[in-house]
Amino acid sequence: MTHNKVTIIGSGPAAHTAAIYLARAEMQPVLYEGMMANGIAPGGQLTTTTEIENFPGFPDGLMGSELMERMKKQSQRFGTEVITETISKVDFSSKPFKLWTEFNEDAEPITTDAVVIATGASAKRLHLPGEETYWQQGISACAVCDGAVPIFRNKPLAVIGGGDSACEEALFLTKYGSKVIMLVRKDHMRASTIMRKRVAANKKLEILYNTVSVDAKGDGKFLNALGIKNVKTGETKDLQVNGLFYAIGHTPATKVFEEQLETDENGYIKTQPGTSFTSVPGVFAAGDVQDKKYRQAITSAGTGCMAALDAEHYLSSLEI
Ligand SMILES: Cc1cc2nc3c(=O)[nH]c(=O)nc-3n(C[C@H](O)[C@H](O)[C@H](O)COP(=O)(O)OP(=O)(O)OC[C@H]3O[C@@H](n4cnc5c(N)ncnc54)[C@H](O)[C@@H]3O)c2cc1C
Repeated sequence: MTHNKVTIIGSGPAAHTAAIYLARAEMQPVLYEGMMANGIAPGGQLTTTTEIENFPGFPDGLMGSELMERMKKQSQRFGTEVITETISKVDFSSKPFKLWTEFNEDAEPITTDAVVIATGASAKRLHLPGEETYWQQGISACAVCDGAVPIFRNKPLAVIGGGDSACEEALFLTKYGSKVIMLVRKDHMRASTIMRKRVAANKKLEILYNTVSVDAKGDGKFLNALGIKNVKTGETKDLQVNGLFYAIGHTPATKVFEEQLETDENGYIKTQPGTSFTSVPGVFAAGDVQDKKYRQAITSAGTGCMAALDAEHYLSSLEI
């Protein structure tokens, strides 16, 4: 039977930051990086993008996958064992905790004294025809991450979504685009009154209600139009935009933990404010899996550090 002192599940900035701290504290962490877990390669969401310009320490920017390779190297340098398998079943009801890897659910479990969950989240997308061609070439799911890049500067942009975060993203994008058009499927927005007022007051913003997008078009390299349809009249036309931002929510990778930990109404793991403590002592959560607000590499890394320090403290208290 394999027993780990502390097991980290995930492989994004939160997981690797936790690993660096735990390995340096001589806690011998074992990190399960997943094998296309939740549809994402080891390294997490940053492996699905191009250049990262807002991670401190890299004034010239660097590719998302390179940043993650560097983090992994740093975790391994201090002794983290990285295993390319997905954790598919857990039992946190008694100690030591039990974990199983994918395709080995009937085998002997791995046991562990503490767990850091950093399985992340994924942005919801519509997978329109043409989307794969223009993903990260005009199509994004993160205005804060990508809004400032040159291809969007002084160009018309579209945002899909009608909630508070869609309004926030659209307002943010007005700093860069010549105009921002929100596409809202219904005849009204779900967003709060205050956000609707802010949107209405911004002269660069336009809202198209009863409107869905049907396909993404471009010159083969960059997006330059969106096919849209009015769901009431059935009328279709092309909207000339150079950017499309999805703001239709995220899905946290928490299916495996559903029965074991408290989650909120959207499935995010609940942590005690200002800590990484979950509803089970000894199980800690970090990164996007417990954060539906900030969702950035640096905030994930920050909470990964918190989880490592909390786990280290917890493990030390077991030894007394
Ligand atoms: C297209 C795009 C561009 C972005 N650009 C920026 C940017 O420029 N700057 C910025 O700060 N942020 C950016 N972000 C946001 C940033 O990527 C995330 O906030 C950050 O990666 C979250 O880190 P995380 O550690 O929580 O986990 P994630 O990056 O979500 O990684 C989680 C990992 O855990 C693995 N996993 C899931 N379940 C399991 C399991 N059961 N067992 C084992 N492994 C599992 C997944 O496969 C995944 O690899 C971008 C996001 C996207 C999608």
